[in-house]
Amino acid sequence: MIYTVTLNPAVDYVIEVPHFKEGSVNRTSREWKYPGGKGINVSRVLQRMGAESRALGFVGGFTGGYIESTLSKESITSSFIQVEGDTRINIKISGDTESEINGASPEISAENIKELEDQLSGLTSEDSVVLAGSVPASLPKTIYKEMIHLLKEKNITCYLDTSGEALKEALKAGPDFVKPNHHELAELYNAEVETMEQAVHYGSRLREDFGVNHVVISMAGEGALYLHDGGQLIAKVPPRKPLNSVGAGDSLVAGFIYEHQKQSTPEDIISFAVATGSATAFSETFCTKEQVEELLGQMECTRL
Ligand SMILES: Nc1ncnc2c1ncn2[C@@H]1O[C@H](COP(=O)(O)OP(=O)(O)O)[C@@H](O)[C@H]1O
Ligand SMILES: O=P(O)(O)OC[C@H]1O[C@](O)(COP(=O)(O)O)[C@@H](O)[C@@H]1O
Repeated sequence: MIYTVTLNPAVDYVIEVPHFKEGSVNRTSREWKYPGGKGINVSRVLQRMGAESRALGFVGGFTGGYIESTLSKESITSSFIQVEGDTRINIKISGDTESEINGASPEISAENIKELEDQLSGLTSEDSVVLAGSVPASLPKTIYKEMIHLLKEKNITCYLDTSGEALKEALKAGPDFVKPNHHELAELYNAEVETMEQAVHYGSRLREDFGVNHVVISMAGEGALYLHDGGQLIAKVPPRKPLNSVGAGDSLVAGFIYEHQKQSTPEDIISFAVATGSATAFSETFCTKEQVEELLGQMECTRL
């Protein structure tokens, strides 16, 4: 079974505000609300691909209730731990440019963490775990590192997607997969990563420095770079105007896991992953399997 862990879920409130003006009364022309947070998005996209997963993490209040009931309506199983405060609301403004305001997490208690550790300690080497998203302020930035150490002791495959200090720490535990976007990679090495050449350079350093088998550097409209034992691949789709790129990175992660678990070739894995990310970027909300399959036919995959 694939388990996704979202320590900091959110209700995503995505609003279209043409010509958004700071300091004025603005009105939305269209809006969407859906359950969010990186692991939850991975579970939702896996479900669209026809793959089962179980969503874990912390939820609370009316927003937490909305997330649980929406996942249940979508037939996604979850075992969330209830916390005292309300799950955050993240606002995504799509106007002439895209802006995001991500809320703060409710407090997570020591008992809450113990419950999650108990859930993870019941997993076996047949399972895999996706650790994704930011770490709530009340938890140590080393939490993913500690979880990966525990999971690796049992030979459980760990997929990681986080940023900043939590990423830096978690890498020390040697996850099997990591997907920074090029900004996150730049922050990790305190360097500029804007071109594919720079991504190859720092992505290769990441593999060597932390011994991660599967490194994907996502480059938004430029697709993604996949660095693995067998070589280096770049996959991208022909340029098109994105409609809403919220969740595109998480969709890429879901597409990667879906194809990786089928033990497909590296070319097929990264092509499917990028097609999934881009299909979400070209949709108003999240991609469907049909949209992914359509984009797969247009994919350009190059070996370096
Ligand atoms: N403008 C775009 N055009 C086509 N695909 C996109 C676009 N933006 C994002 N994507 C797809 O989503 C993936 C992840 O996007 P990216 O912005 O790099 O990550 P994140 O959402 O994590 O910041 C890209 O590798 C690509 O497949
Ligand atoms: O935990 P963080 O880093 O605040 O990110 C959470 C936000 O990112 C998302 O998971 C989307 O991430 P991506 O656009 O990178 O795929 C939203 O659903 C959520 O609001």
